[in-house]
Amino acid sequence: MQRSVVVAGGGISGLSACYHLVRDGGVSKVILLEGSGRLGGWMHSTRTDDGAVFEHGPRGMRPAGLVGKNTLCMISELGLEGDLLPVPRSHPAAKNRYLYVNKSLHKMPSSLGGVLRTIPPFSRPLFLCGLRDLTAPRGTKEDESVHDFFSRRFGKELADIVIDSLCRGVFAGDCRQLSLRSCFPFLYEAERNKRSVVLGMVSGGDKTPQPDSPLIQRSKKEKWSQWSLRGGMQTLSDALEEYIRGRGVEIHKDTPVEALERRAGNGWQIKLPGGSVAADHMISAVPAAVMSRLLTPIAEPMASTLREMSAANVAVVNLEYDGEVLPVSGFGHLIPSFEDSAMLGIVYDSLAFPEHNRRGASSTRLTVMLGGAWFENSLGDPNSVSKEKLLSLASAAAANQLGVKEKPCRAIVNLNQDCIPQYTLGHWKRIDDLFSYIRQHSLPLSLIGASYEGVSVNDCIYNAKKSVQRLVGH
Ligand SMILES: Cc1cc2nc3c(=O)[nH]c(=O)nc-3n(C[C@H](O)[C@H](O)[C@H](O)COP(=O)(O)OP(=O)(O)OC[C@H]3O[C@@H](n4cnc5c(N)ncnc54)[C@H](O)[C@@H]3O)c2cc1C
Ligand SMILES: C=Cc1c2[nH]c(c1C)Cc1[nH]c(c(CCC(=O)O)c1C)Cc1[nH]c(c(C)c1CCC(=O)O)Cc1[nH]c(c(C)c1C=C)C2
Repeated sequence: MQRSVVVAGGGISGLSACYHLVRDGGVSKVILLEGSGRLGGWMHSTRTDDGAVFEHGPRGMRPAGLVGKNTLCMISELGLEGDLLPVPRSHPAAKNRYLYVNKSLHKMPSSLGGVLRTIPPFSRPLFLCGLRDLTAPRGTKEDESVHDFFSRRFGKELADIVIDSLCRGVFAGDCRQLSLRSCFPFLYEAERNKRSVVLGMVSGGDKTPQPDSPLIQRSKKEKWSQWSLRGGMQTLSDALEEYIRGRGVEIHKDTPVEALERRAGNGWQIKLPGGSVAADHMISAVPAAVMSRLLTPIAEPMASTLREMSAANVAVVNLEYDGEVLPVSGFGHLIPSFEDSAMLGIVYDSLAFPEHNRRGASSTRLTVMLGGAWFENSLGDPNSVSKEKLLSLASAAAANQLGVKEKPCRAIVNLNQDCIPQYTLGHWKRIDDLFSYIRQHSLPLSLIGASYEGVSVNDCIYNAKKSVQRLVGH
């Protein structure tokens, strides 16, 4: 049995690790060390006095697949079912996603008819891209960029427009730099095992045993495409905080881990501002860049691998307007990098989650996201760009791209520095090297968090659970 475990970092990954440590048993003491004054990390919702909710980080969760179902089990266990806000697949916010190309909005096809015809901004029917995939030879490289993979299998136009935008809308990243093998492992496997992505999809996805529960059954029956929570996604991190506090986890906020030392025998002496704490095992849920500093010089090969792992800055501008001002109905739109590299996309929050609108008079909430992998080149040094400039760019994007010319009645600007890890080419090898080093040197250390094996909240929760299970020997 592990006696004491320190979890460093109180984002959704660290909170989920604490949750499993106390729920599944096997340890005698759990200490959570969080560098900032609040738990939740990028999971951050502002709740205003008039009842509106603004998300500065994640805003929607997918219920499907192993990781999605796993989160739904956690929701039930935390007693949050009554707070769920599901969006069914038939809802416009699930069906309609747009691309802003050549200065106008184009709805992405969501039916067979849409892929059989030539629809702008494409120069030919999209089903032809699927035919190309069926006949293209299997790739032979250990890894390749997401753009190269899609150009090879589906054609350059699809890669330049759709895949470029998709990678901006999930990783805030450049598909020419991102690794196919790490960002879309199921596509990498589909090509390897079935020779074609289309055949891989048709022959069925994940064969791993899936969890089941009444809530999972409900999500299937009601055909949910995504969900959020009353009070925003932060309701989940708030509930986890309450749960772990109630079960004896020692929570220290404003307590950044400053340095690590190996203890004689085994375990760690963890240096904190004004003191230190001892632990038999440490679960690191801090970003890779932070961990690289902590492992210098005690595990230099790991530190140097971690230094190669980068993350993108994203400016998140929440805008609220009086009345219903949107010309279209849907989830939002993405902007490919060739159209405007600084502007990633706009989420139409009030359409997916009207429950998060203010009480009383009608309103529209939008979130404009800027920067990502293009931040420095298009917006400059993140430490000196002004909030006024970001607000003015975001308002101009809403005006020019959506025709929303009114002045927003409320705006919140956040510059999320290094918020989305970039799984660039060779990421899989870096992960392999890190985990091998830990094994070979029997380090009492687990690495979890968005930096490694999936950036979605569902991935973070699932990987934290797996890591705890490995630690306590379940
Ligand atoms: C704008 C944006 C939109 C997103 N949208 C979605 C979405 O719609 N759906 C989805 O599934 N995912 C989304 N994501 C991704 C997802 O929110 C994140 O990947 C996830 O929240 C990361 O959680 P984490 O706990 O691994 O890391 P973090 O949230 O980064 O937590 C790490 C914690 O470590 C703390 N820390 C740092 N240094 C130290 C130290 N030295 N000592 C102690 N603590 C330290 C930090 O303060 C932080 O609290 C989005 C992310 C962003 C930024
Ligand atoms: C414009 C920038 C961004 C938008 N959302 C994110 C960024 C960087 C971050 C993000 N969005 C999603 C995830 C989780 C991925 C997962 O595996 O679940 C993250 C980290 C969800 C998501 N958003 C879009 C897609 C295609 C996905 C994948 C899951 C799904 O299909 O639902 C598209 C999208 N994101 C943004 C907009 C404006 C947009 C499309 C219209 C904002």
